[in-house]
Amino acid sequence: MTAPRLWLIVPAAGIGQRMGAEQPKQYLRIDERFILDITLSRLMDSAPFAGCMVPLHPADRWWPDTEARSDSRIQTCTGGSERACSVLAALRALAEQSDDQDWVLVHDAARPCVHTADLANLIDSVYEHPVGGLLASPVADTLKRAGAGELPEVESTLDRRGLWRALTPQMFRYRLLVDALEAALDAGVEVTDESSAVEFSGNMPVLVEGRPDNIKITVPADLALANFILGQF
Ligand SMILES: Nc1ccn([C@@H]2O[C@H](COP(=O)(O)OP(=O)(O)OP(=O)(O)O)[C@@H](O)[C@H]2O)c(=O)n1
Ligand SMILES: C[C@](O)(CO)[C@H](O)COP(=O)(O)O
Repeated sequence: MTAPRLWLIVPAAGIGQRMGAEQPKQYLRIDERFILDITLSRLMDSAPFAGCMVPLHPADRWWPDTEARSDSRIQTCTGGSERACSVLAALRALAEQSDDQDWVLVHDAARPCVHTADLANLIDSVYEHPVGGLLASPVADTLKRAGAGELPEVESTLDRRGLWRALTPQMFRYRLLVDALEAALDAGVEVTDESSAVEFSGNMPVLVEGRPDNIKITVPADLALANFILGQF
């Protein structure tokens, strides 16, 4: 029996509404490189991936100008209206190339600061696990729940013990992830990460502690922070 292969999916079909830039945030530049290229190059050089699938927005016009387009290990497909739909589209695009027991790592294009050591630790920690897992960071701030009023006023303070922030990559076996995403989306469940779909299917993914500077570039202030973090590598 052949060893399970590793596949990478980097969802890049978002429009970056919260960033409010003229182009989708994965196509903003840091040190003159597309954020998408930074993310892909960091990951593809960090583990023996069998290949990578990048779901793109149907109206994406920047991909032809990326470095990644000339990497034969990287394929593209059309993403969907939500992140989970884009990930499922990428999984389906890999159907003929992958086996049910292959591992799939899903990593946001908008997270270029991921450390290769964290990626290696996730793979090592999860590889023999029956479900899979994700990089995550224990919550370090006190968390408040806002009330329903016009002003965001404090309704309650959450007990942060046992609370983690989900990061990416998130790593699951091909068939388990496809079935979990299809079931969750069919049930109308809000799926904001792969783990929530796997949890909906009744499984408990492993939390693997990752660096909190593996930030997701979401709003304008994140750009300067990502620039600084990448400068530390
Ligand atoms: N329909 C979508 C939505 C998001 N993503 C990708 O999922 C990652 C994380 O999503 P998010 O940070 O929410 O990106 P956007 O959806 O672009 O941001 P916004 O919600 O501000 O529009 C990003 O790399 C984004 O490109 C995707 O592939 N397909
Ligand atoms: C997948 C994720 O990055 C884990 O924290 C997050 O759920 C993505 O959320 P977004 O609203 O699609 O950015």
